[in-house]
Parts: sequence; C-alpha cells; structure tokens
Amino acid sequence: MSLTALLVDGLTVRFGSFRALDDLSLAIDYGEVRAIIGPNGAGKTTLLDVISGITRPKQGRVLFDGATDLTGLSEAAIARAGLRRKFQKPSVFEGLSVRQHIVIGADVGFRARLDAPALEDRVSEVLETVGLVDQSSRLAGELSHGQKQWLEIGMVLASDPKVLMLDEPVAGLTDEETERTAALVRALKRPDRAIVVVEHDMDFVERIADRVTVLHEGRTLFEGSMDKVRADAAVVEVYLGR
Ligand SMILES: Nc1ncnc2c1ncn2[C@@H]1O[C@H](COP(=O)(O)OP(=O)(O)OP(=O)(O)O)[C@@H](O)[C@H]1O
Repeated sequence: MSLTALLVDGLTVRFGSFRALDDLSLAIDYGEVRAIIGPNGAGKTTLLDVISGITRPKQGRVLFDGATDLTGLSEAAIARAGLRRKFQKPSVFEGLSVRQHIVIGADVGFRARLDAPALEDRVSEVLETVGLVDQSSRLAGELSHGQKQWLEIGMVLASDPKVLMLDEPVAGLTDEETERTAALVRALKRPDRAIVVVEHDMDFVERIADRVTVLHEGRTLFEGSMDKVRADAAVVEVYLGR
C-alpha cells in the first residue's frame, strides 16, 4: 500500500471554454480526513466527479494507491476498487428497511464476498457505527433527514471503502445532527482509509479535517490546517470573508 491514497495530477476539466478544473494537482494520504472547501463553482463537485469516474478530464490523471490510473476506468470499476461516494442529496429506497440498505451496501460493495455469518457481523457493526441499531427494521422513508444521511454513510461504509468521499454530509442538518455527524466521520478514520469531505459548514470542517484544501476557480488556493486556512488573507478574501 502506498502512503498516498489519491494523487491528483494536472487535472483539467472543461465545459465549453470554461475550465471547471485548471491543471489541478493534490495528494491525499491514507489515514487522513481531508476537507475540500471553496466558493460555489470552485470545482469541488467536479473533482469528486472525476475521481469517481462520472466526468472524464481533458488532461491529467488520478492515481489511486500509487498504481491505478482511475481516469480510464468506469464508475463501477472505480467503486469495485474501493472508492465510494455518498452523494449530496440523500437517495434512500423509501420502501426498504434500514437493515436492508446496509445489506445491499455490504453485498454489492464488498470486494471479497462475505458468507452469511460474516455479512451479519458486518451489518451489525455498521448499524452500530452509524447509530441506527434501534432503527434497523424501520423503513428508510420514515427516517429524519439526518438519519437518512447516516444511513447512506452506512451503505458506503458497509463496502469497507479505501477512499470514502462525502459530498456535503451536513447540508440541512440540525446543530445536534451536525455534531453527531462530526463524531461519526472521526470514528471512520483508519490508517488504511482516506476520507474526503466537501462541505461549506466551516465549524464542521474544523472539527473533522486533518488538512483542508481550498479550491478557487479550479485550482488550489491554499492547503493546510483549518487554523492556517482561517488566517490566510487570500482565503478570507475569496471565501471565508463573505
Ligand atoms: N456539466 C456541466 N456543464 C457545464 N458547466 C458545468 C457542468 N458541471 C459543472 N459546471 C460548472 O463548473 C463549475 C464548477 O462546478 P462545481 O459543481 O464543481 O463547483 P463546486 O465547487 O462543487 O460548487 P458548489 O459549492 O456550488 O457545489 C461551475 O461554474 C459549474 O457551473
């Protein structure tokens, strides 16, 4: 295993003549929680779209685990390699139970198929981690917005991802739900996993991120701890000061 989980190398994505990503390079290590922040249109979602195989770059590549170039692979192949994403909008199956969701996540996701007892253990462990044990037989459609977010995190977690991407995990959550989500994200940290979080809630980012990358106009404006990010004049100018 390489120390670097994701090496983003000279990525350029164009929509017409507009560069959503402009020769962007950055590295994300195993063991860290990395927040990607920046103003609307900075390219955060586009970056996740390239990593997860939804958008093809015009130039550049994304190396996973020091060896695999993701930019030529399908979304399914990238997911199978262990890179998983929770999208911004919750999209649970309203008529399936919480438990069934986690089984689906474990079953379709697990790189080595689990036998029945191992699957059972995995599902129980994930329900415990995301705090939904008491809700396990409820229908997903009956859950609160926060619980739906945790359920979706549970689904991706069930596949034991090497790279976990969370797109705005606390948008629309109450303060208490946001706090619980921060504790959850910290609990998902592992030496053999990289966690990448796109978020606009700076207090949340401060609580979860080991390092923060600030994007602006498709490029890295600043990278460092949240303390340093808050103190950087250029970041305050284009984003935090607004
Ligand atoms: N399919 C597309 N076609 C044309 N333009 C696009 C497309 N997808 C994104 N863009 C543009 O690329 C730019 C970067 O968008 P992106 O969604 O990556 O920004 P973001 O940093 O995630 O913003 P936000 O915080 O608002 O989610 C935006 O100006 C957006 O309008």
